[in-house]
Amino acid sequence: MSAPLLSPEALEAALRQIGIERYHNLHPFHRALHGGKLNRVQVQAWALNRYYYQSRIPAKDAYVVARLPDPALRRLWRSRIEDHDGDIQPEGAEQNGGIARWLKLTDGLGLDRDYVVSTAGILPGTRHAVDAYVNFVRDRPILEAIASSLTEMFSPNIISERVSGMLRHYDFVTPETLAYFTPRLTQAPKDVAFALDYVKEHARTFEQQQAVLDALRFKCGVLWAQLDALDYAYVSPGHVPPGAWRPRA
Ligand SMILES: O=C(O)c1cc(C(=O)O)c2c(n1)C(=O)C(=O)c1cc(C(=O)O)[nH]c1-2
Repeated sequence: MSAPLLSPEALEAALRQIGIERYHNLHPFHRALHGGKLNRVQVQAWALNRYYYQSRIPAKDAYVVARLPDPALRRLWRSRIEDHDGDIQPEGAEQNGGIARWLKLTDGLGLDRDYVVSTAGILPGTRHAVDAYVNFVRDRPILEAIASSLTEMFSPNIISERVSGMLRHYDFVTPETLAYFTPRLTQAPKDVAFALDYVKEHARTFEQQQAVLDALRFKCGVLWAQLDALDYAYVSPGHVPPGAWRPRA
């Protein structure tokens, strides 16, 4: 027997429940990061690997834009690319997007910028998880591609917790190096407002609703897998894969 069609409100509640059960705020690596339990090397490893996620988000969003059927929808989604890639700046002026702000974090942690941008030292688990997200958005129906962004419903809470926890616990972290996160507190709700409305309006059949819920579960897995990889390599048991970043002795 198949379950009944959900009302838009019940669909939203089911999506939120997935966040309660599966979002990466629950992962032990994040708990340790925010609770001051990591050393500087482990925080560096997190920032280095997460750069890959940051750097691929605009490509992921470009696939969404390419697949949206009308200019009004594309205009709305396009702002996400600008949030991360920044605007065109006059010669010599500082870049202003999320990727540039993430590089301030890796600079502040003492990582070499060219090395970070090369992504040569990231973990295979990071690369596979992030690439799986980009490919999912490229290949799956647009409804599922949009639904997979809805982890952002849960990110303002974790970002507030992360920023206050890291500033409290780590003397090598400053408000300037964590500046990446401040605009996310307003950008994420803006992004979610549109994506959630879209999903509630377009998931009209039982199968579509289940696909939307599965897309969000998939994305929670993408985030979770990145932290599993970090935990295994840099916390316990500490097996750094061949070719991945190791701190200088
Ligand atoms: O710091 C975080 O925990 C966190 C989580 C997420 C998320 O839930 O996917 C995003 C971000 N940050 C973020 O900064 C960001 O730009 C972003 C874009 C997206 C997306 O799927 O389009 N998620 C996230």
